[in-house]
Amino acid sequence: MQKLFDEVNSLDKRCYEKFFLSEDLLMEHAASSMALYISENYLHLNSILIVCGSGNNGADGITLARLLHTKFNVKLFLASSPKSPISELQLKRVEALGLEIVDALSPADIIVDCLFGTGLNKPLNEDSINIINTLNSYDSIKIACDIPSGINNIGQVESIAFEADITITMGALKTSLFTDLAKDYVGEIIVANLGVQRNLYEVESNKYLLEASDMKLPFRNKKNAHKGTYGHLNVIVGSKRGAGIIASKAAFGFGTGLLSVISKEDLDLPYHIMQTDTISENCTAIAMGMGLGKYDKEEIRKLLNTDIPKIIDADLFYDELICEFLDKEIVLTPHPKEFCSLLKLCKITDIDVIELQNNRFKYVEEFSKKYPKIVLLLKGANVIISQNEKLYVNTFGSAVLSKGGSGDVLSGLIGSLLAQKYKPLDAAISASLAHTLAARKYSKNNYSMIPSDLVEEIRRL
Ligand SMILES: NC(=O)C1=CN([C@@H]2O[C@H](COP(=O)(O)OP(=O)(O)OC[C@H]3O[C@@H](n4cnc5c(N)ncnc54)[C@H](O)[C@@H]3O)[C@@H](O)[C@H]2O)[C@@H](O)CC1
Ligand SMILES: Nc1ncnc2c1ncn2[C@@H]1O[C@H](COP(=O)(O)OP(=O)(O)O)[C@@H](O)[C@H]1O
Ligand SMILES: [K+]
Repeated sequence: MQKLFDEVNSLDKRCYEKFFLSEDLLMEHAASSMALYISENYLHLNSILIVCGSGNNGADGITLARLLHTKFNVKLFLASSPKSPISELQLKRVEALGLEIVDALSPADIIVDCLFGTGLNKPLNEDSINIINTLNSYDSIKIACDIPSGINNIGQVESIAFEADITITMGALKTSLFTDLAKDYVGEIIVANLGVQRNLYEVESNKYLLEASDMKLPFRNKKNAHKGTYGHLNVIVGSKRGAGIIASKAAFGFGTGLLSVISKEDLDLPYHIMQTDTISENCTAIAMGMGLGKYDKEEIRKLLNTDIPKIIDADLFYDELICEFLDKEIVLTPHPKEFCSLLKLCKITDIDVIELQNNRFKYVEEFSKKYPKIVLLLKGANVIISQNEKLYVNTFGSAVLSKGGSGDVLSGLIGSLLAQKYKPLDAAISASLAHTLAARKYSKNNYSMIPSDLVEEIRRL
């Protein structure tokens, strides 16, 4: 996993003090890293349009123009004149070299967006919106310097943002690049070296970006084993029974040794899935909430009261009953609407989904602070998993998962790993990665996947 930072100004300052590097040197390294990436990947192309704002993001762009002008036909566009001393100095340097500064935007093979970086602190004005709209309309390779202009430092997009194919971000990964709202704009994210190794530039962080290598699949490493070695998951199937059945099929394919569904109705299940009406004696995990519909509150309370590891989803986020159990180490997997209900029930705040999506990290952090034992998995384009003020982001998901039943598959996967004795946080992380990485492997197209296809892909991981 890689560290995420809410802000990097303090890391830049630390570089000046600890490593005796100046702003000028850091900027030279920032621009050199971009120049190197562009030269290594696009030397076969000819023209580059670099669009610069008045701050240091713009200064990075002016520096880049100087570094690339011998290799490419560089068109430097200044959306506004430099305001900081370092950007004035960078402009003086390119003027001394006689570089052309163009006074209108025109298409180029590559566009580099250096309008605004981490300093964006107010809504874009009409001129900036027009520039970004024009750039977005060009059929070019689009590279954002540090962060696509229009995304603010908490990852919100108020009006519009530059639609990057690649974001070259300076020094370290910023949390703002990983909100759901930013996902359509950031493209591939690359970290530029600022002249000090990344591990020296970075400090401690309690936020992490998950990588594929963080997924721990439930491989069997014992030879002398039997079905009981790998746990017994109980899935509570409610009146909307499809949800529990989808979860059960996913869970069985993800390694639980035994699986029983608990249901009042007689279900037509595959023969390897057992059905019972009470919790199994050797049950090692419970998955509940998916498609629960109408239920007997006392029965559910009794189940919630057991010490068996649990994953809770869906309908239970609308019942205040859940608040009685938030001091336990259980996994909760709400989607945004369910999380809003949960936040209200546990008296943290009364907000709508738009407010939540605008501030996903903030509300996850508030919830985790109040309930440090809970493993919270907030679904979305980028999944956030949090426990005890540590937070992990999974960005591997895609709209291929935007289908009824995808979340039920995830509940089954988490239940399966809990049954196999994974710690709740590890179960949530590995199951979420398996869910999203398997969805990426579905190769037909990005709209037709159904839950059973996803389960097939998970079984092939
Ligand atoms: N400080 C350092 O050591 C380094 C800084 N670097 C670059 O510096 C950037 C940050 O530079 P700045 O702090 O100068 O900020 P920006 O370059 O992001 O620019 C913000 C400037 O525009 C103004 N502004 C903000 N929102 C606006 C809006 N909506 N409309 C019009 N004007 C607006 C601000 O008042 C500020 O002057 C980073 O993103 C990165 O690209 C890199 O060169 C690496 C080293
Ligand atoms: N655009 C998307 N990008 C990434 N993941 C997505 C996207 N849309 C949905 N998902 C994932 O699909 C799942 C949907 O779950 P949920 O909303 O509970 O659906 P259901 O209850 O029908 O199963 C979640 O894991 C969510 O993160
Ligand atoms: K930018």
